[in-house]
Amino acid sequence: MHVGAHVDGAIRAIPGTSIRMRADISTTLFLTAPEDYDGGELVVDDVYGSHAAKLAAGDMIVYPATSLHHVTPITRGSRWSSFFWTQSMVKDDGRRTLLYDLDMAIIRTRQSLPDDHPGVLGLTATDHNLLRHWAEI
Ligand SMILES: O=C(O)CCC(=O)C(=O)O
Ligand SMILES: [Fe+2]
Repeated sequence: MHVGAHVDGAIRAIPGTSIRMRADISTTLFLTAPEDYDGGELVVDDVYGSHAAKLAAGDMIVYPATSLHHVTPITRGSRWSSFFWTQSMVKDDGRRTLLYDLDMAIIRTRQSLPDDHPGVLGLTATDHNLLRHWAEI
């Protein structure tokens, strides 16, 4: 068994409901110990190249649903996994990355400057105002 290269469908129906969602983020939760099967690596292509994941049972990988990905053939044993999708309030991968980087910079800055420092206030205001522009709720 293998899963050929694909990008996950953009719109998904939630079974048993009339709700549809946009898939922004893909997740694979590995359920089988890696030593119990051969092959079965999840290979995700992103802007930094191709990354293969074969994680311990109970670990999961989260990656942009826009990524091309595949699962290599399983040549021994069986591989169980749970995969699911998440809709983000910020649908664009690049914008999510900018917000994450800004949040991390704010956390680092607040370790050495007080919350009422004009620099911290400005960064925090910009963080919220970018989110206000980009979030869809
Ligand atoms: O099993 C996996 O790791 C991923 C499966 C997958 O890509 C899919 O079902 O869309
Ligand atoms: Fe997929």
